[in-house]
Amino acid sequence: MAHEDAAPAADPVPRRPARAAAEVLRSAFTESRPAVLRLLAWTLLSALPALVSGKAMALAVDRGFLEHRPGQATCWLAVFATAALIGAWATRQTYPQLAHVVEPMRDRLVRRLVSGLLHRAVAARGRPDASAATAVAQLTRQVEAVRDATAGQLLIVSHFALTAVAVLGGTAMLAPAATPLIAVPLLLALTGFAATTPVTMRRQREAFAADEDLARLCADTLTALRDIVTCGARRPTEQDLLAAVAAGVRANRALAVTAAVRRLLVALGAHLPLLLVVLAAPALVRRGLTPGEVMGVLAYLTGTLEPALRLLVQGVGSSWLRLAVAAERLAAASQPPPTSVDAYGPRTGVDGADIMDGEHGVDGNRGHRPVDGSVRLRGVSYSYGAAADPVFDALDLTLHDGEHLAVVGPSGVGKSTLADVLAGDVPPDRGNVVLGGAAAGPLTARELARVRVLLPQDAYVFAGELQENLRWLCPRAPERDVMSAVRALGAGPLVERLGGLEAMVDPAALSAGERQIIALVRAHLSPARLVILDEATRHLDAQAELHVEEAFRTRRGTVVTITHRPGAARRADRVLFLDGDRALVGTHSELLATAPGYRALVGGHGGDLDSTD
Ligand SMILES: Nc1ncnc2c1ncn2[C@@H]1O[C@H](COP(=O)(O)OP(=O)(O)OP(=O)(O)O)[C@@H](O)[C@H]1O
Repeated sequence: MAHEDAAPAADPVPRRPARAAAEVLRSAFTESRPAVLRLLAWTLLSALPALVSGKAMALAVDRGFLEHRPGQATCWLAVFATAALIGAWATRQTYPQLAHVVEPMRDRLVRRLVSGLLHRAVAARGRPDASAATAVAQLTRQVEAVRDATAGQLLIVSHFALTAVAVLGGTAMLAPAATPLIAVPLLLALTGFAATTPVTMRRQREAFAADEDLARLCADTLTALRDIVTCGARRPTEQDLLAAVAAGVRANRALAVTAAVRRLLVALGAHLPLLLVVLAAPALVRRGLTPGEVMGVLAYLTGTLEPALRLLVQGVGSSWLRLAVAAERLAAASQPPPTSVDAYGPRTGVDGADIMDGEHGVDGNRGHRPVDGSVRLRGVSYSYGAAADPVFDALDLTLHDGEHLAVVGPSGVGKSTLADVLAGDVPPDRGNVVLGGAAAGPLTARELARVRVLLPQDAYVFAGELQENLRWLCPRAPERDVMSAVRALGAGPLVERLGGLEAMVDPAALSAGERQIIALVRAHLSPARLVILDEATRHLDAQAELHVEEAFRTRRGTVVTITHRPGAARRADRVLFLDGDRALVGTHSELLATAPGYRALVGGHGGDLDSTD
């Protein structure tokens, strides 16, 4: 294979990779400008040996070796060695600066990527699923590739540019007459290298595509081998395969030709100046150049320019397409969906802290602000797709501020979907959702966050201080409020075990129940008057669950508890029973008396449901 560049062949090949890669580099330069400037400064110093090498060599030869003064020669060589040491130290300093350029770039890319994927998930009205998580994991690997390739490109290109300037500048000072002998071939080689880049990338893409086509055809042929033999289609199949192989050979041969031309150009840029200087040496000496100065120019060429040029070609060749391919894919994945299909319209404040800050002004649902924790659903229907059966249809529900509703029903009946609709996160296909007297539709994310809090079964706890986690929905809550919520939820022992409110929390070190407790304290502290608990106490024991129920019962506002535990249903003011065909609302006793499905669901506990389970 003649692949000059080494991108993974299994990946589909992007159409505008160069533009995407240029965009990544541009953002790295513009958004980390101070670090870029420091990087350039250190790279400049690292080019010192390149600048000094020729001159030191010239002086060592002319004033040392040719005058039989080895001490003098050694001194000049020592000057060069010192410059080399300084250059090596400066090169070492470039790496931290490089990290300051590429690491923030990586973070920005990951943020854009995750935000793009989340926006897509929201626009598709689906809840994040495992495939989204896999996509994030795969694309995060692409981000790592972009970071590494960007770092490589920055180092190689800046090192080469400064080395070339140092060599040309050094030669101009040492032997002005020799400068055109170096500058002209070098310039021609670089121009030719740049000019052949688009065609190389095109041929590289064609070679990738041909490889992919061949691999696909081979896989299809193997899968359908029995049918091919049975139908007597061996000959045409063989011809198809041979045609695909021939196309691959053609594409790779074309790429090899381009690669050979580019290598020739590089060889010319690196070796032609050497040849020209050697051939012109007698004439240069006749025009007054000393032998040491000729040696100095040769030192510039062999010791500095040629290795830098080789590094440039290898580095640019091996990582540019990889950067381009990965950058193009990331650009596509980071795009928000072209048009929002969210019937609720655009939501602002995706960032949690921003949404939750109670001091922000209200900027949506003009004139109608939610005033309490009441809920009104009228004729609400929702299905996961045009052809899918509705999860619920024409649902009516009224909850007064301060009421406690339990939602029960068999697994998969739609309880969590209802929670999403109730929370205003998912717009219904038909009907109205009114929260605290205001239509949920026009509420911004920030306004919604002040109206309701929805706790799912898997509680979200982030690495950070415990108090940051607890105050997430109410950043300005005074410590006494935080502690009173902690006590109300029975979270005192947990807070103590973790080392107090300032302790750092490692989510992985917490049990699922402990994470739920932290999320419940957070919900308790939030300003929202409507709390929706979607199996949010599932990992707690019966005693802890009672504690939680009591804490939310005494808190101002409405509570909707989605639960599989009949005990929780019995203790609620009313129960919404979803059984697939219909939704029934009533007290626990009413439903026991009138709904056989409800009786069957809680049947294991008979009519006496004193237990929590
Ligand atoms: N993102 C989705 N895309 C398509 N269908 C979905 C999606 N999420 C849920 N469903 C389907 O919608 C129906 C209701 O799911 P939902 O999770 O709301 O039920 P549930 O009553 O909460 O179930 P459980 O008690 O097991 O949590 C189920 O048939 C489920 O398969």
